[in-house]
Amino acid sequence: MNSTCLQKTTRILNKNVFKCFLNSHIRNQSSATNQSLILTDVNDKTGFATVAFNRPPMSNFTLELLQDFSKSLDEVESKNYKGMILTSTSPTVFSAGLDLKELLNPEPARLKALRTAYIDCCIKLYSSMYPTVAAINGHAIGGGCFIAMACEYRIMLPNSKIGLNETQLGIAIPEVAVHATRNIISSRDAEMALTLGSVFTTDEALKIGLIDEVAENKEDALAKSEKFLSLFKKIPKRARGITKQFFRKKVIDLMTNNREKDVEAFVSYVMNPASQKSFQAFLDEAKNKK
Ligand SMILES: CC/C=C\C/C=C\C/C=C\C/C=C/C(=O)SCCNC(=O)CCNC(=O)[C@H](O)C(C)(C)COP(=O)(O)OP(=O)(O)OC[C@H]1O[C@@H](n2cnc3c(N)ncnc32)[C@H](O)[C@@H]1OP(=O)(O)O
Repeated sequence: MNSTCLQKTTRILNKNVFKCFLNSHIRNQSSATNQSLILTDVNDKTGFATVAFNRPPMSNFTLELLQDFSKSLDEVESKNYKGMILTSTSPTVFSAGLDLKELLNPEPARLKALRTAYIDCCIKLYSSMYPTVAAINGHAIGGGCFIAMACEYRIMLPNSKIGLNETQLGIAIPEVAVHATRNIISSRDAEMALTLGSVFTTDEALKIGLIDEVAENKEDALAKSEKFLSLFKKIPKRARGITKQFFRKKVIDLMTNNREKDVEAFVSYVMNPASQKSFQAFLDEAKNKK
């Protein structure tokens, strides 16, 4: 086989592997985790990129995943793709947020790097010039919920849970998250949700406007996502992007200008003995459930 033919075959194989993951036919999870932590597939016809967290079963964020995600977001912007659908390859989870094992007895330098990488991703996503939609193919908790909130539109599967549960874990929500939440749901609902650390069912999230649509299954979520992105097909990219950024300016500025303060505050909440106890309690409880 000559090298061009080999490259083409490899591309087709990679594409098929990706489709297989997207359809959630993951039979061998250990082989799935050997793949890249982020999978990107581009539809040549529409120009839309589908970016998927590939860390089953919980799609929870490690430093390495966030660093790879940050690079993928750069790629979507620099390659001028027409829009991005964000999802995961896990069968029932969009993302369970930060990996609690990263937060338990952490090495401070790595914890700082984790938070910095997370903020980078949020800034890139929140301010992207291309349109974004989250195809929330299952639970979206904590940092996973906020990443979905940074997209412009949210489509979620039934019987799933979504919410910013940080206060339950002893982590104060940063001011920026208050404004970002108020950009989506009412101020009243936002205050209740963030102070309680509420986690909503799909139906409850739809009712308060935290998500925009419910899809029957993942395929339907991806189809609905394409439909949303297609709305902008004829709108000039620059005009659209700048207008979007005006609506999001306060949040973008807070994220950008408060980066160091935010990292310090986050490290101090995470290192707090009460928070450490709550991370351990969650992990123990999940183990004891079995
Ligand atoms: C400037 C900054 C900008 C914005 C900031 C704005 C907002 C704040 C944003 C970031 C801060 C982020 C903080 C976090 O993300 S903290 C983590 C939040 N996540 C959680 O509290 C855990 C969430 N998980 C769950 O609720 C459930 O697991 C879930 C509903 C996803 C699934 O439930 P299910 O019953 O199906 O599974 P479980 O039995 O609960 O779990 C199975 C298995 O998975 C492990 N697990 C689950 N989640 C995590 C996690 N996040 N990290 C590590 N491990 C996790 C669980 O322990 C079980 O493991 P095992 O017992 O070994 O099988």
